[in-house]
Amino acid sequence: MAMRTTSPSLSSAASLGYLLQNPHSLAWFATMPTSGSCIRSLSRFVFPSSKPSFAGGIAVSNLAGTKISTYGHGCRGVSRLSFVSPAASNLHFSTSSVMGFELSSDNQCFSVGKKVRRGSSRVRAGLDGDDGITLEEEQKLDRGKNFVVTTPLYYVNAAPHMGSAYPTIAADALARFQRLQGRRVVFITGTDEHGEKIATAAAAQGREPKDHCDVVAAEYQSLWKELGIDYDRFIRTTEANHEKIVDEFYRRVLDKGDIYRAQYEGLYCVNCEEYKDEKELMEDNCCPIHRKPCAERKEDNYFFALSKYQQAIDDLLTSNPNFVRPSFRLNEVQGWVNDGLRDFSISRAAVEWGIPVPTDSKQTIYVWFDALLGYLSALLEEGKEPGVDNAAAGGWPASVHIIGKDILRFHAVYWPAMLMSAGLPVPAAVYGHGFLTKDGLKMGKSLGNTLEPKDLVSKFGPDAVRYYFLREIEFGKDGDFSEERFINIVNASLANTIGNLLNRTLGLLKKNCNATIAVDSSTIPEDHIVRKVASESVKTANRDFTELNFSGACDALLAIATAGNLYLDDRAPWSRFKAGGSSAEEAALDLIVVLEVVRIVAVGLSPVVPEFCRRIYAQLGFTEEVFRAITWEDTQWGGLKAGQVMVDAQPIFKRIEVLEEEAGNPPPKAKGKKEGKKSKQKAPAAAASNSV
Ligand SMILES: Nc1ncnc2c1ncn2[C@@H]1O[C@H](COP(=O)(O)OP(=O)(O)OP(=O)(O)O)[C@@H](O)[C@H]1O
Repeated sequence: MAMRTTSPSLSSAASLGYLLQNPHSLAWFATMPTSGSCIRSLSRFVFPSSKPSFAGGIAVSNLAGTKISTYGHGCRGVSRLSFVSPAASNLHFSTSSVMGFELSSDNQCFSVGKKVRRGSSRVRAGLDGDDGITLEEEQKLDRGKNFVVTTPLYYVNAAPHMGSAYPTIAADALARFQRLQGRRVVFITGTDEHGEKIATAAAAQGREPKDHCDVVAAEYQSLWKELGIDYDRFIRTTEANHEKIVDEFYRRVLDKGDIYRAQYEGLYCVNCEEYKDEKELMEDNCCPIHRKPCAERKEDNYFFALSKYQQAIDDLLTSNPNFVRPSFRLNEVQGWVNDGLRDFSISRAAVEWGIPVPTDSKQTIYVWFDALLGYLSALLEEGKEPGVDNAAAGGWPASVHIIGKDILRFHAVYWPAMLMSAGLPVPAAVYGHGFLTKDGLKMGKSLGNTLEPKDLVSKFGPDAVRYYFLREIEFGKDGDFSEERFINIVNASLANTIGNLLNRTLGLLKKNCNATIAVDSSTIPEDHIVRKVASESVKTANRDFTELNFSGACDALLAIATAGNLYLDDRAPWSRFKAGGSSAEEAALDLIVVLEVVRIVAVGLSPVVPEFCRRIYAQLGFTEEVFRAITWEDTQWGGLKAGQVMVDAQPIFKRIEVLEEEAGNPPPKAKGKKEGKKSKQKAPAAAASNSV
């Protein structure tokens, strides 16, 4: 690797560009000061992605504008970079053809290096986004590529709750969005089934551990079905293939010299299945997450030499600031790393319910050294011999692990080190989302303060649940559930802003235009106010979905529907129809504008509320097949064609009516909470606008 100097002031928010073409290697970056102010600018080049080789690179100029350094050429497999500037004379690259640069906001330092996505053939360059390729162009280049997204593998100590559903809904929305982008998505979820906590839970139910796991895993699968979770793989860590992969992985790490035996003494939280540092505990050695005292334990265990990976993990976080997301969680992870990484025990002597240590049948493998590998085993294609490499060939590395912030350390520190030890690439990103809380505490199985997703789904339907949690709680931050807010949000967005807009427009179309579109919606001029809003908002939604900002994406799409409502009210087509002649023709065009708006919203929101959007498409006169074949391209204006006949307006979302205490059914409630107002769903009046 090239020489590396570090600069304390590099800003990840600063200009960014990278040129890349390398299917195999991992990312690294070199950062250096610009030697005072000698660097004035970095110029950059954009290369067509279709070329098997590329030429060009970076030009660095000094304050007088004189070019002082250039990077010259590259071709498949071989490339070379030499800086000749005084600032960078110690840098010499001779690696395969991926490199990039990043300039700090104060221009005091820059980084060069390579950023790699496995299998990537993208070529990208840019500074301040001015001549870099756009997100849309980048997505076009990525079409057909693998996108592997995972949820946590849920611990089957108890049935799923709303907290377990939350990241799964988010992962499903992301998977659906990436499918719309044309990526080959592998969406992995599943259950983590070994360990002391499971054995205890099974015993408490009077069941054998495996029987207990079967029951709870089935509950997860059934809930995912109810929530419309369209996963590709459901991995259970008690599957024989997984156990073989864990065994082989362990031996690889052992062969690397990264496993040794030693005594460990410390404070253990059974609910976290983790030894804790005293400084992170609350009074009476209570775990801050589970609020239960940790127990003193002393064990003779096998250890993973995490400390050997101190520098590598540090480099990973420095070179790839997007590895941990959202960005504010990176500091937390860097804090742990800066405190010094300590080896951790990866076996248990006293736990029978686990995968045996390959070299010592008296010990079982620690749940985390087992469960994390579930992401890999899930990729093993049917009929393939179970093994680490065969599993990895199914699409490793993951594009993003979606996990709760409680398990960030395992995913952002332990897991990459384990993978490096076993000679495998690290995932592209780890996204640590926030907690659903109840009275400020994390809702969880161990605390028993959970909210029942099945109750919510059976009462309000999957779309309302999916929409509320993705739209209302900023992904990455904590959020409390409020039933009142739930009802207000889904009514306002799904029933009113979108549902009612479609309903009243279809009513007008039926009454005045024989339920038929007169001309292609593409004939609406590009500078039409509503068309412009749609075009801009779709771009925002695209960016937000890509960044897992589901709330932002929902808002952007809702803004299109709001523009449609305002336009309809402003234009009052019902009056124009009455006037007849050219006014009536204009009114017919107005309806096309609004229906096109609803169609675009349906495509864009389909990752979040797929059933709701399917119903919209059906009402717009499209077949089920057409809806199933939509892509993100269909968010572009122009999908409605002349002659298309709409079906009769039906409510696409039943407004939730809030009733007084004595009426209706009890609402789903957080356990231990007194019931508040009662609510039930009621079909809305057919068309809400009295002007129709
Ligand atoms: N209250 C919550 N809010 C958001 N996500 C949650 C919540 N509870 C669990 N999760 C998700 O589930 C993952 C952990 O799954 P696990 O099966 O350990 O659930 P748990 O309910 O947290 O269990 P326990 O209470 O026993 O710790 C978390 O990392 C997170 O992604």
